[in-house]
Amino acid sequence: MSSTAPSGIQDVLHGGRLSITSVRAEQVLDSRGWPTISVALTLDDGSVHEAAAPAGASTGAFEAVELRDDAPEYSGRGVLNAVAGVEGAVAATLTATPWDGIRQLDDALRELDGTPNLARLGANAIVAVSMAASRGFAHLAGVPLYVWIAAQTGSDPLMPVPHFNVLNGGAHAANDLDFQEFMIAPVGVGSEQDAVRAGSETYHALQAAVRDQFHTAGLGDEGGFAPPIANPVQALDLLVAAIATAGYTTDQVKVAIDPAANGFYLGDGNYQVDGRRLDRRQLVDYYDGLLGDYPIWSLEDGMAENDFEGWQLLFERVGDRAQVMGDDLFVTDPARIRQGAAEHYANSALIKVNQIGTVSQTFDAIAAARENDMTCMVSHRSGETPDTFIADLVVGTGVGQIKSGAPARGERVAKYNRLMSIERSEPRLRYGLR
Ligand SMILES: C=C(OP(=O)(O)O)C(=O)O
Ligand SMILES: [Mg+2]
Repeated sequence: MSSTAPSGIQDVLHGGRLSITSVRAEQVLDSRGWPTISVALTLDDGSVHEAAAPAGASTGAFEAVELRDDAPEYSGRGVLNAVAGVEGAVAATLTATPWDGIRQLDDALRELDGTPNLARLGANAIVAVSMAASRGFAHLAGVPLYVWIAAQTGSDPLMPVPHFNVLNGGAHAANDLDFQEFMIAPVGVGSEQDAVRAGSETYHALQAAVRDQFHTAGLGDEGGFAPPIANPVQALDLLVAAIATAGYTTDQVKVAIDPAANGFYLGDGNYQVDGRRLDRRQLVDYYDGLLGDYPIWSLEDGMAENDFEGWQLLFERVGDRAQVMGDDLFVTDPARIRQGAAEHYANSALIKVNQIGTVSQTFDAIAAARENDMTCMVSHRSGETPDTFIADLVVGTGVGQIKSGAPARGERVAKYNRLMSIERSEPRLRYGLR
C-alpha cells in the first residue's frame, strides 16, 4: 500500500458494516439521450451514496446484459423494469442485513439475479448498486473512494495516462470510418494537469484542422470529431499534425487506437477496411505498417472477439512493440483474461465495470491481468453520465491508464476533472504508465 493511504489499512478494509436503510432508483438520461438507471443508497447514519450505470454501443457478445423495457416508450430502451427490480427485490435484500464488505454484497446481488450474465435484474441495475455500495464503504472507512479501492485491491495508487478519443468512427459516428477510436495519450508529460492540458491543446488544434478541411466540427458519441473520412491513414495524419501544431513531440503525446474490429468483421477471418477486403493476415500486415509509420503505442480490439487465430497472429507480430489490448475479447471477465494470457492473444485488458457487472469482479479482472503480467486500461462507455467512479477506480487500482473520450463534453470531462482534483489533493501521487 502506498504511503498516501490514511493510517491503518485495516480501518480502510474494515471501516464497519454497511447498514442500508433505504434504496432508491430512478430512470435518468445518458449522454446519448437514452434512459439509464441511477441508484441512491441511504445508510443508517443518514448519508446517501449514488451511482449511475453507463451504456455501451459496440458491446461484446459476452458482456453481462442490460435490462431494457419491452415497451414503446424510449423505443424500448427504458429502464423502468430495472428500476422496479432495484426498489423491490434488491432493496429487500440490501436492507435485510448489514454488509461486511463489497464482495459479500456483490455475491448476494449475483445470487439474487440467478443468471450468469445478470439478465434477470440487469447488469445496468446491478452495476449501479455495486458502485453506490462501494461509495458507502469508502464513506464508512472515512477515506476517498480511490483510497478505499487501493486498500481493497492491495494496489499502489497512481495517476493514470488519459487516452483522449478525439476522432470517432465505427459504431460511434455517422461517417464511413471503420476504425472506432483514435486517441491521443500524453505518456511523456509530468502530471495529470499537464496531460489534460496536452489533451485540450491537441483537441483544439485538431478542431481547427477539421473545420478548415471539412467545414464541419460534427462530433461522435464520445465527443471526438467525426469528419467525413473513411481511411484510417487520413485520420492518423490529422492526429499527428494536430499533436505537432499544439507544440508537442510524439515522445510526449503518443497515439492509441481502438479499431473495434467486430464492427468490420465479415466472418471467416475476413475484414473490410475502407472498402477493401482483407483477410486476417492482410489485416495484421496493415496494423504492422501503421505501427511502423505512426507513433501508435496501444492497439485495442484489432481483431474480432471470436477470431482467436487472428488475435494470435497479431500478438505474435506486434506484441513486442505495442500494447495489444482486448476489450470485446475479454469483457472484463477474469476467466477470459486468463485464457487470453494462456493462448497468447494479448498483453493488456480493457476494464469496464458494467461489462462484468460488479465492482468486486472488476477487481478480480484486474488481478487476473496482473497475475499474467498484462497491463490494464480503465474505460468509460460510449453512453455515459457525469458519474466519476472510474476516475477513482483507475487511481486506486494504480493501473496507470484510462480512456474517457474527448477532453470536451460534460460526461467525459467529469472524469478528467476528478482526476485533476485527486492530484491536487494528493500531489505526491506519481503520474504515468504502470
Ligand atoms: C468504449 C467503447 O465503446 P462502447 O462503450 O460503445 O462499447 C469501446 O469499444 O471501447
Ligand atoms: Mg473498445
